[in-house]
Amino acid sequence: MPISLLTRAIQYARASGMSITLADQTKPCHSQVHFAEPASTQEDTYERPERAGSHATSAPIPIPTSRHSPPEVDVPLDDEFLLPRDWVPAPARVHHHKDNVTHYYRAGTGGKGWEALHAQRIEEGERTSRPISIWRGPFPVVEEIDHDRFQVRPLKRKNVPITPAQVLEHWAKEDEIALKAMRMWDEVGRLGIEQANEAECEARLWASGLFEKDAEGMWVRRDLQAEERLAVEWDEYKRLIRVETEEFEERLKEEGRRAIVKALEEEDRAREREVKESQDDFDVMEEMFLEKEHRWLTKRTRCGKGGKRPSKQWRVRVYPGESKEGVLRSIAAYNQFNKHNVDVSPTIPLHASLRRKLTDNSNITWHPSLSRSERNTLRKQRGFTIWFTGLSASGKSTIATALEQHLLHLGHAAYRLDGDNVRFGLNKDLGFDEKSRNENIRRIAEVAKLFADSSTIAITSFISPYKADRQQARELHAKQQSDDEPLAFIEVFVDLPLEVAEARDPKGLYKKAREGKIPEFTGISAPYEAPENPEIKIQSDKTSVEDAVRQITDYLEKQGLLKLN
Ligand SMILES: Nc1ncnc2c1ncn2[C@@H]1O[C@H](COP(=O)(O)OS(=O)(=O)O)[C@@H](OP(=O)(O)O)[C@H]1O
Ligand SMILES: Nc1ncnc2c1ncn2[C@@H]1O[C@H](COP(=O)(O)OP(=O)(O)O)[C@@H](O)[C@H]1O
Repeated sequence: MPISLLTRAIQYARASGMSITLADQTKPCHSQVHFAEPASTQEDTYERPERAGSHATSAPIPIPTSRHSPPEVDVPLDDEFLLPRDWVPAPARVHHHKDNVTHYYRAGTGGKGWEALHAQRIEEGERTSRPISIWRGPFPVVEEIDHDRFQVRPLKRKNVPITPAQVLEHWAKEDEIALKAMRMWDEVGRLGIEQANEAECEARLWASGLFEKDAEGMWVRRDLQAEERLAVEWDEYKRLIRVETEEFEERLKEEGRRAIVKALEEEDRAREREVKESQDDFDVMEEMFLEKEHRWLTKRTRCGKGGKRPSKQWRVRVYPGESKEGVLRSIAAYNQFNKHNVDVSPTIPLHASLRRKLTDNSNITWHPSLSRSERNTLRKQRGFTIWFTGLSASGKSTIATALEQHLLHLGHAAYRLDGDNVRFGLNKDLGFDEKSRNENIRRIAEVAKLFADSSTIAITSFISPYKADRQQARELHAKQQSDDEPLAFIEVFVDLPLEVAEARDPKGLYKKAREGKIPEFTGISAPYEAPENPEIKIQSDKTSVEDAVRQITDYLEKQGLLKLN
């Protein structure tokens, strides 16, 4: 610290009646100055814990009432002075490079997580390396904050003289940034954890200023008694629905069916026109149910065609205390920002049973369920599964892709399941340990069976290294329900010596596995149990892709699988 400043600080402190302890450390930049209020003005004090490596005094230190508390001495505004650490905790500043917004969010919301991590980082830093600088005032390091990215980098200490006016100005500015950063952290953190649309909805509720979170983290309208208001409103909605239904039945008696159908159709057409004009115009609140901590309010518009089903439904999260208007307003804002996020799946309409009674003149007849052979006949093809197995790089995907194309060209519905559409989607939660692979294959077998059951040729190309898993898949296909014929399951073993697969190594995975970079790699550090009696065996080092496809289609034809009986 420049001596001139130190002198000024000491002069200033003495003039203000403070006692001063100066702790010299090995490096000049570690000098620390601790200010203590005169005993008479001290109200709230605590024993400062000794920091490792610090020669600092353990004399009581005044606790500021808030982080903004100005020094309780009369300082002329243009006077230079140095800020004791306790007045400037500057929590936004210790942002460890490992921390990210999700960590902050997990540790608590509303800036709490961020404060907690901050405290932890200071504690860790002081324990493991050196005392955190007491001269970490905000002012000298303002350039260290990346305002746009809300990133606060570790501080570089720089001792500069500052005036109280500058400090106050800076605090105000910093507060704004910190608040913005906190909001961003919360929002982005939540985005990473919950569904984006929920985060957006919450963010908007929050930004509207009309809502706040209660002690349990629920959104409540500021001016409403949450549960009470909701219950009253809900009773009112229910009453309205009841009245409407009664009125409807009354009309039914009086006017007769045909007249009402006509009226309803007219009403629907009008509604449709209306809805087209304003997507946010809701008709009746239909149902509400409790789901964990929040409620889903389902609304629908009577915008279906011809008095049949309504075509749209809106489902929104409703928090206790929101009035109908509040909900509608949020939805309007929500729609405006994020139209595609609105759930538009159809549900049972309000007068579903009545409407059905009135409109059941269609010629659709329901059958409890189609049998497999009926489905095959209607789709003009038999469904079954072709199950490829083999080492990585043995050629499963290459041959399966060619086979799928060939079958499609021949006019058969075929669909390939492979890592691209399964391991990145349905099974993205699974790894490569034995249990995960078992589960991977179990799920794939179930999906393949569904495809086959829909009269499609399901083609799977997975290593499927365990015999038991493949056997389970086979049995699943053989399982019969009612009179359905079992689904054919054709196991295709793409056989290739490990050395050849390793030499091919199209993705460089074998090399990595040998270097120990990929654990439990099939053939290297995890087993591959070759099938003993596969329906088809292809030696892919001796068979071209075309011949492999031919070999498989010949088999299918011979078995009569490509045509119906
Ligand atoms: N440890 C380990 N062992 C084997 N394979 C690994 C591993 N880690 C990643 N990969 C890549 O994942 C592909 C194999 O996934 P599968 O779903 O077919 O595996 S399994 O059937 O569950 O065993 C496999 O793709 P293919 O080469 O197409 O078979 C590899 O690219
Ligand atoms: N006869 C063959 N059959 C299949 N693939 C072959 C053949 N000859 C060479 N290859 C090559 O071997 C590699 C096999 O990779 P891939 O089909 O992804 O295998 P897998 O899906 O079993 O991991 C590809 O690069 C492919 O071009």
